[in-house]
Amino acid sequence: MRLAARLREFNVMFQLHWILGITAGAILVVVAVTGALMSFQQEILDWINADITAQIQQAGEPLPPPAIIQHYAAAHPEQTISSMFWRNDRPYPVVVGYRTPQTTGRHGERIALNPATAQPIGDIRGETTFSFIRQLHQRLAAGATGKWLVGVSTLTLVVLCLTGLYVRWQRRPRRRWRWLWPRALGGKLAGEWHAVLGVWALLAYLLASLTGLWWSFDWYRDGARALFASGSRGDAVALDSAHAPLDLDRVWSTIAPRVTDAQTVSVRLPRGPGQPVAVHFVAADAPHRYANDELSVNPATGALLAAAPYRDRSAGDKLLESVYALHMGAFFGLPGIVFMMLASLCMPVFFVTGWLLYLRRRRMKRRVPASHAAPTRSGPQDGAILVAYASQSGLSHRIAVRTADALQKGGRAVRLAGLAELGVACLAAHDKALFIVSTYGEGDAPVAARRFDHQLGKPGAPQLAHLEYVLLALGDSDYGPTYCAFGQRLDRGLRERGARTLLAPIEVDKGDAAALDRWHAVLSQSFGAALTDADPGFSRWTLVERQILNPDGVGAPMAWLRLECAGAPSRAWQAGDIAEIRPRHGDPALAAWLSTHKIDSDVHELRAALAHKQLPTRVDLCGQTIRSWAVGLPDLAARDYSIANIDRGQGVELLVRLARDGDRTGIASGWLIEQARAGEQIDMRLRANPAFHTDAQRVAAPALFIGNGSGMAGLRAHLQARIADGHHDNWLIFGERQRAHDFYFQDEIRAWHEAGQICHLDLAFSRDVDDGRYVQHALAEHGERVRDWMARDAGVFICGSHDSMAPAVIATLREILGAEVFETLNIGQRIRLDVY
Ligand SMILES: Cc1cc2nc3c(=O)[nH]c(=O)nc-3n(C[C@H](O)[C@H](O)[C@H](O)COP(=O)(O)O)c2cc1C
Repeated sequence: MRLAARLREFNVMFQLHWILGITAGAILVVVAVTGALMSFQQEILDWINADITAQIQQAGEPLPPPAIIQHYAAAHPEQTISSMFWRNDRPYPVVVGYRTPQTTGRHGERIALNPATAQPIGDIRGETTFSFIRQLHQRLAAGATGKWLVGVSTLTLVVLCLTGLYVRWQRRPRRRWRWLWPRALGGKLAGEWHAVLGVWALLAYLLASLTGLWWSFDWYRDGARALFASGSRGDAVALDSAHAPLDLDRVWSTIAPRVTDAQTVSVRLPRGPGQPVAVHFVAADAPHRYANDELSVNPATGALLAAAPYRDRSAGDKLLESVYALHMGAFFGLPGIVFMMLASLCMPVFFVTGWLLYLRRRRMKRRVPASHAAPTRSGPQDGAILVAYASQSGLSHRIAVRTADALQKGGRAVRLAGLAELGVACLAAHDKALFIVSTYGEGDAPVAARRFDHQLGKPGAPQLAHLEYVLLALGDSDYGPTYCAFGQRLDRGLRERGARTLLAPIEVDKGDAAALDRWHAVLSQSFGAALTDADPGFSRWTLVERQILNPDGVGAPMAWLRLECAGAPSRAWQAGDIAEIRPRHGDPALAAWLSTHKIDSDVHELRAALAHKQLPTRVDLCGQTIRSWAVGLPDLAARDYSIANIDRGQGVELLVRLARDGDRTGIASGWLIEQARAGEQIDMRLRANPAFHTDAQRVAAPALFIGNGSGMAGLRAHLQARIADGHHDNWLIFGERQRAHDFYFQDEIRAWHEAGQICHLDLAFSRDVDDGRYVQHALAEHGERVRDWMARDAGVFICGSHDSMAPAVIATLREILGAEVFETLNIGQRIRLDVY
């Protein structure tokens, strides 16, 4: 159960990370960018005010500070001077703070004076801009609310750092340097940059946020003081003389020798009786530019009341004194400031890449119209008709999407949902439902619907007397006793719970067009919904290339085919999707059948009509002409093939194994491999297969690919997609008969492996004397790694033979992970199948 708990923990961390990121991100961008702009505020101001500096230099020696105050005070008797700031390390105006009777607020007014003349120096360019930038940084220029928002966002940044680090650790790259450098430049690498820059910026963000909170929340500041202050420094110094008048010359004679070499000096004059003169200065040899020494001076006598040099303070006091320096990075000198600034400038990159990742996940998730949100668990929902599907290879899903669209266009409120995300209890929320389900395995529900299947069969399942439904069951009568078994079980379960069916379930054998027509008729008669837009029909594709991949192998020939769309560009597809091909009889087979039944084989039109039809063993025209009889024959069922590549404008690639029954070859595979010539037109359409897509929530999670034979097709498409997207946590376990003949796409796969784009490659060749293993054996050898990968949020993709491979692989996974964890992962659709 430890693994299951870790998986839950991961989900919580991940969700927290992206939800906080996309909500607080915009504020963090403002705060970070304004912070970066302030990193070199002083240098920028000096630069744009170079003329003022020159003016100061030309004016000669600076006056002593008391003289400046006296000059200024004499000229402005209505003002009370409250503070003075000057620099010794470079030519710079003296900044005098003063108050008038009209002044409100804590800080009063400020004026810049020429230190040599004590005359006002005029406006310092850029000061107002920087003051606004500071306002934005501290409070979004929006008063107390802004300050609170900045504070909360700063707290959020701490959580983002910690959850980001956790997610990165769980999905840690195998190679160390990849923590710190992305795998490639450009391309769709939002996730890679997000993660790598995150590691670089992490310390800076933690430092900036943990110190930034100092200005956001009183409780934080008080807490820090309680934790770190030594208590040896009292701020207030009690004075004997309550009403002592200020004697600037005496005060200055105490201060002057101590601050002659100081970089900067700030003097605060008493605002009321009983207060000392407070002096803060940064000594010439101070460890950083905000390491202030402090003096407290009696305003009347000039006696030194207290001196607190920075270097003599306790570590805790130094820390508290250095909060600003840490916040700015100045604590670590110039490199610290530069690092902090660059990290802050990266914040928009996180925001943008974070959103891109979020939108990508959403886009991938949105396989269905927007109104198909997950149903809630209570109360009928605005009369919405539920269209519920369970699909393993995408056909039921496609019919469900079209059905939902048709109902919506007919003005009905619709909720489209997979049984995977519906609990039985959700049915209470609807009084009308359409179920479109297929059967898999040996009469099982498709993997994603197994929990629903199980729930419905349990004695405590809720009553559904309010529910009316129609059911479309997809299956294949070749499976004999388990034909449409799940559809029938679902129908029984619903009826047993009191639900009423509006008509007997419609069974669709191998995608039978006549049964689907009946479904369309039901939709239009019972629900007023016409399927106006035609089912994406077959398009004409051209067979461009074909190659037998295992010419001398012991197994049946495996062909690689490339087809290009002959007409308008076909719809886009994604890794995991399926190509449906409408097969035809090869010319020799058709000629043989025609001659057996003594039908005139020279009529081209007739041959064309018969080529796509199921040819009966007996010909009984029942009075029809041979042509109308031929047209009425059922079509050959379309064949499904996993698409073996991603869409790069080079057409669709497939792997087709030649099927053999004694000395007869399969109709479709025989035609595709042995008879169709390059340039031949082939009817094909592409079908989305969501059950074998990458989970939109976990595109960047590691992926384990397991398959055999032509299952390489589905795995290869996924590998291509992931590698193109910069996701290299790929583990491929592939099995066939002989390494020398059956290692399909060997060059490509080896190159990926050598480039680190597949980090683990395990091969199993059952007919090789030095091997003799199957994929499940290769899997079993790496139990520890499997557990580790699953804990790192990995997804498993299994593609290939349903009979010989999938059950054994599933049993091995169950053994490695434990039945309970396996079920959790299975229900969570972390294990995805494309088996046939
Ligand atoms: C591995 C495998 C097992 C299947 N098992 C059954 C079965 O037991 N009974 C049945 O009626 N159809 C079975 N089928 C056929 C599917 O139900 C049929 O192809 C259906 O159209 C698939 O619909 P879907 O694409 O929505 O999953 C099976 C198909 C495959 C590939």
